[in-house]
Amino acid sequence: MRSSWADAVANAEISAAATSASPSNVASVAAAPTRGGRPAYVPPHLRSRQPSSEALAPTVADGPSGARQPPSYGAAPAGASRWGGGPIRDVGRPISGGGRGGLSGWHSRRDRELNPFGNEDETTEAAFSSQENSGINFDAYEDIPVETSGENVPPPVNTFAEIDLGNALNENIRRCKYVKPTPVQRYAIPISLAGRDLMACAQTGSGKTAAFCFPIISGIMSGPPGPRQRGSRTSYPLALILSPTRELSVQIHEEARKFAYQTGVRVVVAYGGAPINQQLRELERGVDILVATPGRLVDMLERARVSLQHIRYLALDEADRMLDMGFEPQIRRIVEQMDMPSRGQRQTMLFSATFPKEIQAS
Ligand SMILES: Nc1ncnc2c1ncn2[C@@H]1O[C@H](COP(=O)(O)OP(=O)(O)OP(=O)(O)O)[C@@H](O)[C@H]1O
Repeated sequence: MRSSWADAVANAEISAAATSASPSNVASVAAAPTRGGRPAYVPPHLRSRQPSSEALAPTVADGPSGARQPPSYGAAPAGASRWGGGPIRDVGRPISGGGRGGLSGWHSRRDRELNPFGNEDETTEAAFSSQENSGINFDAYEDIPVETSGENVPPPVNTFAEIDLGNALNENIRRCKYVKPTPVQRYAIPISLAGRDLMACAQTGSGKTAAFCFPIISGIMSGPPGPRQRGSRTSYPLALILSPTRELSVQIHEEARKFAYQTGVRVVVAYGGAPINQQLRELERGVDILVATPGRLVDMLERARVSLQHIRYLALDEADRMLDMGFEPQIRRIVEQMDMPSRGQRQTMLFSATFPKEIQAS
């Protein structure tokens, strides 16, 4: 029997968890607003901008009653909270390795690292202090409904301080001026840090990038070093983040570089529609986290310029969009037919703004 699309990414783990989740496992706080209809798509390059028209005004009517409305903040489907309390499905099992004890296993890189926060001439602190986060009022989102399902789901956290992400990452969170985790981060980060597979549904702009980047960066820092690439033209990333478009990949790369700043974790991006050579050169300089669009990655895999055999973390952002855009064959190829470690050997995180049947039913 042909396996479902999401089986390709989570290798039947999701299926098992979804069907074994008894009602008592479901911590249902409120209805999932994204389930019924598909929210309007917001082009990635517009996502972190202030909305410029009424049509793009945020709709947080489903937010906490009496809560302050957030400052303008991107688009949301009518009647649905941008913070989309969609289900977060903890679908996994612990994976081997990836212990969370200190950073001793991680080698520091000597390459000079550009300050991803901005002006290189400013001191780091000055550059950071001129950074603005998205201006989101997180107090308004305290009670955003979130559902979880799965067995022994790790409890959510209320603050970043409750999570052991390591000093360097904590420092970058401070530099990003993230005061507290968004709802999807509160639930998803502890689940991923526990080594569990995860399927999460949350609206665009809800902070999903950090929700998958923090556990990945933290896990890479606390895990054993990756293989040395010296002399080889093949790159061996430890984490792969797949996203549907060039714009979203660039956006994830920019965010991930901030989160990984001065951690020694190197993030590289590869996308189609641009010359491949520059991207290959970046890969040759070393890569821990590869952010890629599916088509360009397949190209690189076929040229043997990237190997997935050391992948420990696989994250799929906007899984529903990738499905819509017809990337299923490429994703199947990447996950099933190349040298990607099988389930149990890697951790899978699937993020989606909507929860289409193809993904739910898997
Ligand atoms: N905990 C937080 N505190 C403050 N700002 C945050 C926090 N988490 C994320 N942000 C900011 O919120 C904005 C939206 O986050 P992000 O782009 O990660 O959303 P997303 O859900 O990943 O969207 P997409 O669907 O594009 O992947 C970004 O500007 C990000 O820096």
